[in-house]
Amino acid sequence: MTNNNKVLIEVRDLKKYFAVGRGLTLKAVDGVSFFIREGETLGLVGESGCGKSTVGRTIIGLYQATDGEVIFEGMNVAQLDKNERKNFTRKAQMIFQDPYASLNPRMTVTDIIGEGIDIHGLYHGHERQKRIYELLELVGLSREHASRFPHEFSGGQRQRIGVARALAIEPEFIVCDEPISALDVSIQAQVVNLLEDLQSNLGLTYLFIAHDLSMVKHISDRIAVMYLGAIVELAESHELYERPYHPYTQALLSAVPIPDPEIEAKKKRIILEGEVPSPVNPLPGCKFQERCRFVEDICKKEAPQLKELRPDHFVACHMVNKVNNIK
Ligand SMILES: Nc1ncnc2c1ncn2[C@@H]1O[C@H](COP(=O)(O)OP(=O)(O)OP(=O)(O)O)[C@@H](O)[C@H]1O
Repeated sequence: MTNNNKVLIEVRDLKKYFAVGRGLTLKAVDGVSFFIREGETLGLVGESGCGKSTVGRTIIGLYQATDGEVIFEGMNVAQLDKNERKNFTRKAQMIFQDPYASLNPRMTVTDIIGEGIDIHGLYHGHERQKRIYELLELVGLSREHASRFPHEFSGGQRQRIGVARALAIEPEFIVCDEPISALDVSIQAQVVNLLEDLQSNLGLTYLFIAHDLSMVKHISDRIAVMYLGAIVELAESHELYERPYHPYTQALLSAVPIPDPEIEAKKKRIILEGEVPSPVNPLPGCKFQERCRFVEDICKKEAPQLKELRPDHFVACHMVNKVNNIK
């Protein structure tokens, strides 16, 4: 959570297309814009395949953007010189979804955490080992774990190693790419709590990616809902839960279980038919049209832009008034 208004990272009309053979183009990210303030968590939510990971990977430079800009601490990342780029790769890190696949099974915990320290020449010899012990303790593990291999740990512990690896090079910004979805429900809250504690102690800024809204509610200050390569709604977390305007957000929210069984039983669930369509040659107009109950001609012709419906609450839907009975 943040009281700071300074923007750390801004993404402007970001596009990432992949050539997928036979002259076809897959538009994984197709014009995404947002900013994240220092110390803030922006949740990025949407069904599998809507482009969330591609956004995360492109903004930290694992993929080269097809178009658009990433501005970090006021500087356009595409225009950084060699030294500035190295500095950026240290400041912007990623925690991956699968703690089983993302750790090299042949490396000890010390080697895994030490890799980034060595690349960036941050600590050497005794200081390096001391730093690794400190990092293990910071993420709730202990120095006895340093000489072990990934297979000796549970899923939750492996994710803690992934967090320590990201923290090793003292980042300011971390893309958390579904960091809890591969974990048991009982472990998920522990990892979220750890990420929150680290954020408040170290002043970190997060882009927190998840595929359903129940996971991001607690941790996010604001939430962006993504569908087929584009953001359809963006608002403060509590505002989005109280007043979802886009029919897609409404459907996602209706699927979030409510702890009270009486309220849960009365809740109207909006069933989304089908899956996210292929991002190869999407239809012109609104990307949500194939699954929307409110489609009219304009939705098939023009792509809706994000508009501010209430203060800091943005929605991209031509039919937003009809959907919400707004006169
Ligand atoms: N390297 C790649 N080459 C070609 N297509 C890709 C590549 N990476 C992702 N895609 C495609 O881009 C689209 C968006 O994928 P992405 O992984 O970003 O979605 P996601 O929302 O993160 O999904 P998930 O929750 O399943 O990780 C998908 O259609 C995917 O198949």
